[in-house]
Amino acid sequence: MEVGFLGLGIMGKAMSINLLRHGFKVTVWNRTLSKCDELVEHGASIGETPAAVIKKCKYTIAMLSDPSAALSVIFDKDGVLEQISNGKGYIDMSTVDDDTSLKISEAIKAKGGDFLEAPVSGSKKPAEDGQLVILAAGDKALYDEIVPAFDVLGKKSFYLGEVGNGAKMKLVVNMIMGSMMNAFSEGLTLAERSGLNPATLLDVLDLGAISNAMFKLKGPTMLKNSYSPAFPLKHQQKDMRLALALGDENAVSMPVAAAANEAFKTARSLGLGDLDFSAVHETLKALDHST
Ligand SMILES: NC(=O)C1=CN([C@@H]2O[C@H](COP(=O)(O)OP(=O)(O)OC[C@H]3O[C@@H](n4cnc5c(N)ncnc54)[C@H](OP(=O)(O)O)[C@@H]3O)[C@@H](O)[C@H]2O)C=CC1
Ligand SMILES: O=CC(=O)O
Repeated sequence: MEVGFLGLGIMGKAMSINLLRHGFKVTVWNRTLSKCDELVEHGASIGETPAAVIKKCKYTIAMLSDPSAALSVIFDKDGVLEQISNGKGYIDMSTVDDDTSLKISEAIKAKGGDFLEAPVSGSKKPAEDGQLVILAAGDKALYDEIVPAFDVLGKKSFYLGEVGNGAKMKLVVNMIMGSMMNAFSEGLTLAERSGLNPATLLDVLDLGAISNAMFKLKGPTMLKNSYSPAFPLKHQQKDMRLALALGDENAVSMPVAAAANEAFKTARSLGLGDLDFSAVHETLKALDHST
């Protein structure tokens, strides 16, 4: 199967390498074109523009940072719309809001193409290992055709119906994740400042009802102040912002998520946006705690 791939950031690079490893022919494009070179070493071809990739491939996957990036590769010069046509499918796996996804869907369908949104849960390592959870919505026929690629990229795919449902599901999940990260960070700081060993807290948490993969993965690195980016903090803050907007639209009060968003915004203002989202832990440490 031949696929195009737009966006070779942390996730896109891991996902396209994974597809190549499993025998897919992949044509890649990235805004910073030099990032394609490493993929060529893995057997990929390069498309000079999003339009060139769409022209060459029946199916094209995108994994881009945010709504503005996702819209730009569609609507800008040399973008997807210039070549999308009947019989071609576009699968956007970026985390965006439902309005953005709907705009993309309408534009692609107006040109005769098929569209699927398919944001993912799971970070750099699950992307490398093909263990993502895929939250797809849109054209069911395209979903069925692209399942062989999803089977390589993920451990489970959900088909959630109409466009927007995948985006909304992803934002709900990441709103919970961002709130949990802040509670976890406060707990680690409280343990330390009140004279407990935070490493022992990790052991206690892991044996109880709130044991989870995120605490297990991030706890030890947070205790070492090590925040090498798997999921960049700026993207987690984008997801909190979009989830809070979804809460506004639906009149859902989300004070916990709003507080978590403030912490991520503070972290960004401290210059931590490109670090892992667990670097929100540093915002607590930055606060004066002298007594
Ligand atoms: N990292 C993670 O753990 C996870 C991330 N996600 C989501 O996946 C998406 C990608 O994340 P990730 O790979 O971590 O992000 P990165 O920041 O590593 O990569 C972002 C990608 O978007 C491209 N890009 C940014 N702005 C534009 C633009 N205006 N036009 C064209 N391309 C642009 C970048 O190109 P360039 O190289 O030129 O900057 C790069 O290829 C995000 O929506 C994120 O929320 C979802 C699940 C997990
Ligand atoms: O969006 C991030 C993730 O870990 O999932």
